[in-house]
Amino acid sequence: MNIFVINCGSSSIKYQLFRWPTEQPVCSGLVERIGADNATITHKVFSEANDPTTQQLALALPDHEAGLREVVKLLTDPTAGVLHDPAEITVVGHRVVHGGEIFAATTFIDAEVKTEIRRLFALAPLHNPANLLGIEVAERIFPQAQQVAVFDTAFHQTLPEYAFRYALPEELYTEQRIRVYGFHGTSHKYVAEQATAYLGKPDARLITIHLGNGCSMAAVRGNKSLDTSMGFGPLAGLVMGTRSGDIDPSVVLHLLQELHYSPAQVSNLLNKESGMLGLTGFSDMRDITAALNQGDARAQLAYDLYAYRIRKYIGAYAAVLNGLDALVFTAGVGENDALVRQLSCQNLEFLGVQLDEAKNQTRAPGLREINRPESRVKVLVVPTNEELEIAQQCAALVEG
Ligand SMILES: Nc1ncnc2c1ncn2[C@@H]1O[C@H](COP(=O)(O)OP(=O)(O)O)[C@@H](O)[C@H]1O
Ligand SMILES: CC(=O)OP(=O)(O)O
Ligand SMILES: [Mg+2]
Repeated sequence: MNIFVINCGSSSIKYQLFRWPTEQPVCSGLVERIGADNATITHKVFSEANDPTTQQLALALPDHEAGLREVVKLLTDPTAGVLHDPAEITVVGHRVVHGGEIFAATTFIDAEVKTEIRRLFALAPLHNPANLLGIEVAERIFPQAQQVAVFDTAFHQTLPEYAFRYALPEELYTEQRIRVYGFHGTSHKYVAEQATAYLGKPDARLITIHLGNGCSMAAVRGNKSLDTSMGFGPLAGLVMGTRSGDIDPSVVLHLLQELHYSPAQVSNLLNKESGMLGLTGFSDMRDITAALNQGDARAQLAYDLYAYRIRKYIGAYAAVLNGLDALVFTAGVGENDALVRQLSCQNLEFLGVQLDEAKNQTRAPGLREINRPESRVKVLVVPTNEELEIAQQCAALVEG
């Protein structure tokens, strides 16, 4: 069986093809700047014997359908391709960010499921519209395949009610479903399971820290999510690339009532112009590191603010978990940025967290431990693999 996993963003498509049941990754790639005339496709083919080969294409891609059709050409190329026919793809697994309260598990996609995903657009405006678009394009390109949705929210459906409810009038929950949902669940689940297995402690108390463009943390015990920093939508909690994270709601009221922002302008401000971009002018952590290295004071403040927010949540979640076995850093920033990890672990000795500065600076593939030997709490870097986790969930569903 071939499982093709798609993570469709507003202007990008990440994809990976797996052979099943070996779980062998066959190829992966990234389509960027869809809609612009300088789009790129970076396509990587894996082989058991050799290093992966990478191909880069620069072309104009008017829309997601054009992008995915180019990817299919690469997959089925007579010489460098990995398939003879797109019909060899039997399952397409889609990352869908918001599943609301309806989807607590991986689901076959039908018209009703698509209607629900559309109903949730307003709650995840950066994500769900692109996710649905990816589904509709994939249905046209792979009409014979089973389309499956894996929801970011699903892993957090184990939150206790006192953690997922807001202190608002009850009918806003019972009638409008306003509550904490939580996101990046596929990643939190994957790295928590890796860390729990590594620790050899089935009931391990973990704080998983996913730092990508979007950032979130989860308090996890025995591979169950007990709390998480994102909320109703993927805007709450940590400071992110372009999103503010936690903010007093009275700021929103002030923007609307006193500064006469429209709701759309507030949404744009908090989702696309805030976070690290708002603080420094850059959303990509590598650009902020470069600015920091040139002595930029704004970059220094942004790093301090970003890490301070993480430390506050570590304190909160250690209390939620009544103790702590490991901190788990993951995703683009969490896996690569030693300074973020160092600042995030500062002044946590009272919790038993002792980072090893030298180990923190080293780079190595796979799960690694970066705490001092005497540290009561392990500090782990665990590379996430949302695509593999999605493929595993698709296989489990298809195989019943
Ligand atoms: N070597 C690195 N050092 C610091 N940050 C990095 C490095 N590589 C990637 N990143 C950061 O990771 C972030 C993207 O993470 P990723 O998990 O790919 O996010 P997403 O899946 O949300 O697109 C970017 O802010 C990028 O700067
Ligand atoms: C939910 C979310 O924030 O996802 P991403 O990090 O991919 O933007
Ligand atoms: Mg991501």
